[in-house]
Amino acid sequence: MPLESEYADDVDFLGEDEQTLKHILPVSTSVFNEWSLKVNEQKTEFVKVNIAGNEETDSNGVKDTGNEPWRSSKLLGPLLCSTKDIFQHIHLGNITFANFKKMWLQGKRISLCRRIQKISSNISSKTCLELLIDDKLSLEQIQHEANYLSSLGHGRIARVKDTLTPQTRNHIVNDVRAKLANSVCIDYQAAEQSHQLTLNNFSYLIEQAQKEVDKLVNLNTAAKNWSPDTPDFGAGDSIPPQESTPDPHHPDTDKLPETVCDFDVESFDTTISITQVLNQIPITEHSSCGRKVAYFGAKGYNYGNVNHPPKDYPNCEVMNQILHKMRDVDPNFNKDDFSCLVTLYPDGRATIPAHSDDENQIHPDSKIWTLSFGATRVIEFVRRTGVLQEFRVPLHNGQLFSMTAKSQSDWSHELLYEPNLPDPRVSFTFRHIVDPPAKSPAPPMLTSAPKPGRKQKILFLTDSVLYSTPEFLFDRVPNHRCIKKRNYYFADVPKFEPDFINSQIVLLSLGINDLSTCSPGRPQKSGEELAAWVSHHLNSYCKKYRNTVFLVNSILHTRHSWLNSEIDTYNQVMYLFAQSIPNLQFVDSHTAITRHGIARRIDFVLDRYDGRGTHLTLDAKKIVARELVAACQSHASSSKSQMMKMYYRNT
Ligand SMILES: O=C(O)CCC(=O)C(=O)O
Ligand SMILES: [Fe+2]
Repeated sequence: MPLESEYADDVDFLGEDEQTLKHILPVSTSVFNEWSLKVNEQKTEFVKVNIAGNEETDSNGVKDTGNEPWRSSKLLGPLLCSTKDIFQHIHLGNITFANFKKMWLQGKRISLCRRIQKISSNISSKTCLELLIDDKLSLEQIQHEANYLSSLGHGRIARVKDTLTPQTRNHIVNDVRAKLANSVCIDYQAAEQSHQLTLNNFSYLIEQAQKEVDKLVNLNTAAKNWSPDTPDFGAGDSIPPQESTPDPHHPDTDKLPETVCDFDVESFDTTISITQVLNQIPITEHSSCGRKVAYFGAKGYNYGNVNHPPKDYPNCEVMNQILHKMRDVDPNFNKDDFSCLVTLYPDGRATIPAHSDDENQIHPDSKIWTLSFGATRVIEFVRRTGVLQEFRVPLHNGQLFSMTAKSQSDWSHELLYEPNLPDPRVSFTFRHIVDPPAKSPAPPMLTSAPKPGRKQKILFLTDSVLYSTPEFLFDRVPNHRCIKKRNYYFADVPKFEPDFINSQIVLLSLGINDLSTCSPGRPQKSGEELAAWVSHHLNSYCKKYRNTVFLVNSILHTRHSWLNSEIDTYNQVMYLFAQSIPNLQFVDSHTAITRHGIARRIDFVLDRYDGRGTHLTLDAKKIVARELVAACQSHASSSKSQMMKMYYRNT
């Protein structure tokens, strides 16, 4: 039997009384024995899994709910039975099966000796990880271990290690041979036979496992979609109904709340064509994301770094007709108060990213009117606070819609990217502009401690994959604000250390560059090397900044299978490593994408081919962002930081 199967089994037995379970242990040991599976009885744990009632408290009077003893069990982990846990296990199971398939089912041309070496290197890296967690290895030793591991077989990595002298190399190779000879008793014939036996049984096992996974996925979907009217559940069952989320792929204008916009107030009933618009209105100013703009109005308008000075409306037929119509629609409309931003989107690649028009120069009661000409484009609204809601609305030629003032404080809007749309669109956006309130003199500098109500900081370090994630999404985390900073390599994370001390959450979303690129001074790392390096640093950061929670995002797949296998190794090791540190969490956005059903494989949601990198589609980015926000939300609760404090007090 291949070594990885010997080590790949964890079995849970569930029962209502401990005695029965205690009987099962020796029976299962002997049954498993017949299948050549060894049960380690010493490592077997009996855990009572329960959800404490609201009134239950421990001996110190602290409420048990949420702190039940099983939640801190090392083997079961705090996530037992949660959807997240199930999917994390499915994910790890899939990785193991994929490795097994590659190595043992399809890897006929890989010699048996090489397969055993590969497994041995995995075991060795696990040992290395255990030493690391206990802080027994210095960085140099880890580096040595990583070099040693890579010399086992990764030709690609070995190439990078030019710095090794032939003597050192020979020494390592001999060392490896000696270790292999000592630790693995290679009886090739017996190995070959048991391998064959396993192959025969394994297809069946995979099939069964897949069925189980499918069942879980269906169950999970059913639970998510459950509503009180669903007849399948018996009376008395009390799964809480979920707030329904609209299908983002289908514009759902019926449900768009009136507080957001009066959609299609008027079909503009005009004969104006986009060609006339383009001929008569000079839209010449370059703006961001491929847009061009022109601004008209009696008062200037500033947003972000953009500054539009006052400018007379053009006296042309198109503009006059539009102004006339606007007066018909809104009796309060006049061109002295209302300004007009004309925006040209030359094709579907030009967009306007998620934003709200909430500058203090816009009258607090002003509606924002938008009139569209040319290609139909889709505008998406996302609720900024509370439960996530999104609506997509198509904006057709000649349509006028208005957004209420309230829509700007509660929602963001964005014109979606449509790379295959060749046609232009022009929008006329009217806002009631007022003089901005006079600035009050600066308050005296605060020298004392920050006010108690002050928001806590989420430091979000990201490479380009998620850099466009709007910071305001993190407004959902109560009393926190997000500061996003760009960083391409894990090796550069120490530069941001001064920020850790005053951040309650540090969110790290990087790593692909460390695995995929090799530039001067930045040797390309294998998944194992990167995981060893990152875990070593995070281990010390987590101990040094005990009040800070570190969240590490998984690295997403690319289109390159060799890189994906390094990514899998990194993700696997980091997932396991994070289990052992209370203020470290591995956020598995990789699984979130597949779980969400928009793609069964991550490379289906890569936006465009770009070397070795990952460029996600907008939908996939949103799912990942949501996962990160949810992880921050769960850590913002005080019970978690309480647990962290207790953990460090006891260690
Ligand atoms: O072009 C559009 O329809 C939207 C423009 C917009 O949101 C803006 O100018 O703030
Ligand atoms: Fe806008």
